[in-house]
Amino acid sequence: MGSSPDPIEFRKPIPSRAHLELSMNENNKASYKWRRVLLKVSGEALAGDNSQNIDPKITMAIAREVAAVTRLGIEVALVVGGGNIFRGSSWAGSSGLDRSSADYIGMLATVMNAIFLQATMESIGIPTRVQTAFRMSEVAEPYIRRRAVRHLEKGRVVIFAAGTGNPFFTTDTAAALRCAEINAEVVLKATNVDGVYDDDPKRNPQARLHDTLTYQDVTSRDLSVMDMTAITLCQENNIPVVVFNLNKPGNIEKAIKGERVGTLIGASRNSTVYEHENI
Ligand SMILES: Nc1ncnc2c1ncn2[C@@H]1O[C@H](COP(=O)(O)OP(=O)(O)O)[C@@H](O)[C@H]1O
Ligand SMILES: O=c1ccn([C@@H]2O[C@H](COP(=O)(O)OP(=O)(O)O)[C@@H](O)[C@H]2O)c(=O)[nH]1
Repeated sequence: MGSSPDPIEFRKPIPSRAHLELSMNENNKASYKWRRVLLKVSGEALAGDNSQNIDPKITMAIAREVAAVTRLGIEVALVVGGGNIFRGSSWAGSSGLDRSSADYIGMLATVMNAIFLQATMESIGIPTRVQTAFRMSEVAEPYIRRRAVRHLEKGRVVIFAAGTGNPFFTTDTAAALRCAEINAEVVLKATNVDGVYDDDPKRNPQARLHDTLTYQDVTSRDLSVMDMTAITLCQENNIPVVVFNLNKPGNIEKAIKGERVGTLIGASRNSTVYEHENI
């Protein structure tokens, strides 16, 4: 896997949520926009400069920012993609590989990313559980909704892997689905661009970044934010989506705290979704 990654700096374990709550009295209770978030990390975002499938500097940067917000009592669940390793749609049809088989390989790719992220998070003291959409109980828990919620309530990070467990879907759809199932309040889609533009910023330097969009804008103008199934699931369940650039230091923390970053889809910046206080 290329040059060995920088030695991972070990830091003292994160204080448990219980210790944290003991140390926060009523009047200094922090108030953040979200109580429980679903952070979607795409596979290609994990590849960083693409010199190898996964860039340990990226996974460590994600782990550190997630650690900072779990300390505040915000519950963080992740869905991780697999496009840095294998994307079913690009392989289907080649050398006799049918789409379903290609998709299962893609889902297994997401499990590899999840185990890497779990190891990185636990190396800096963040208690983390991986739950897979189909059983691989030697390496992860099966997805059990109530167990996932209990892990979050205990201050653990939960990483959902293997997408929805079904071919012909994407991890963006898995992110919308898991967000609805665990009653998280928002899907935070971490990508390699600053948000949603009115044109492809790589092709058109004049492309303009949208601050907010409605679901209708995304579906009617076919803006490539997430696949139609995913954005429709968010729309039907009134789940806001924030699309932001995870490569900018501090953006993950900002997004999870509900601060202004990237493009917000489906709720105005000052809607009740953005105003209600953390518990
Ligand atoms: N149904 C399951 N299948 C496979 N592994 C599991 C299952 N439930 C828990 N585990 C694993 O067993 C270990 C202990 O579970 P844990 O979540 O710490 O239990 P508790 O919530 O009681 O502390 C963890 O590594 C967890 O991932
Ligand atoms: O519910 C799912 C989620 C993912 N995949 C497969 O897993 C691959 C990797 O997921 P995705 O492309 O969503 O990852 P990302 O684009 O976020 O890196 C996809 O291309 C699909 O082939 C799937 O079949 N069903």
